[in-house]
Amino acid sequence: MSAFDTSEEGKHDLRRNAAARRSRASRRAGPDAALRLADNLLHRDELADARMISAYWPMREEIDPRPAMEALHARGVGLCLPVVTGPDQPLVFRRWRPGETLVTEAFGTSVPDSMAQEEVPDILLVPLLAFDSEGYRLGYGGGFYDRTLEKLRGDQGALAVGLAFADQYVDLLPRDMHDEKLDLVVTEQDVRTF
Ligand SMILES: Nc1nc2c(c(=O)[nH]1)N(C=O)[C@@H](CNc1ccc(C(=O)N[C@@H](CCC(=O)O)C(=O)O)cc1)CN2
Ligand SMILES: Nc1ncnc2c1ncn2[C@@H]1O[C@H](COP(=O)(O)OP(=O)(O)OP(=O)(O)O)[C@@H](O)[C@H]1O
Repeated sequence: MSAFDTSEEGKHDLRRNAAARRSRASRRAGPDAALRLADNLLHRDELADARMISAYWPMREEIDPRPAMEALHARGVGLCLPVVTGPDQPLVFRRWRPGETLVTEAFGTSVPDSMAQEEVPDILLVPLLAFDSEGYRLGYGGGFYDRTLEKLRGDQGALAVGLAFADQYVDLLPRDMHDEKLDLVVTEQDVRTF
């Protein structure tokens, strides 16, 4: 498939391959990957003035952001988690503190209950299947982060930080006009800026 094959069949194969790669990457990275990720993330200057950070509750074999979330909470940074409200909608984010219970929603994700305060993050920690040399990402195909980043960047210049295992890197992903670039990707090994 060419890098510019953005057909749904092409993307379906790409997602399947990327999920298999991520699975291998997760096993290779070992049990302390989430701690190394947290260490690489927490040192970044870009986070110094963060007020409200959106994270995610890991599903499938996504790298686990929870040690980083605990440390951010301990620093006094507010945390929120993404909630899908409809197929063509941007994500909304609801407040979450370590220890608070979550509910399972239709997509298999765990989200704060509907009473939790809605928040607007200034930094988004973004899960992904694969990322490329220019900061483009492949997700599960809902377009949720693209729609969300388009909105938040327009409103107040939010920063998008992809979290991944280092081996989720690929040279070039197909992209279409909706795709929003990540500002940086942090892995258990290193940090790349775009
Ligand atoms: N941990 C986590 N939470 C998250 C996301 C995420 O990627 N990771 N999301 C990021 O957006 C949102 C949930 N989005 C999702 C979108 C699609 C599927 C899903 O299961 N898709 C099917 C079919 C895909 C297709 O149409 O080809 C699949 O993957 O089998 C799951 C979650 C919000 N919360
Ligand atoms: N800003 C947008 N406005 C309208 N449609 C969009 C927008 N962004 C993405 N889409 C549509 O959403 C669909 C899925 O996009 P894409 O394949 O880039 O998802 P993804 O980034 O892999 O998924 P996710 O962000 O949910 O993890 C595509 O059909 C795309 O055209």
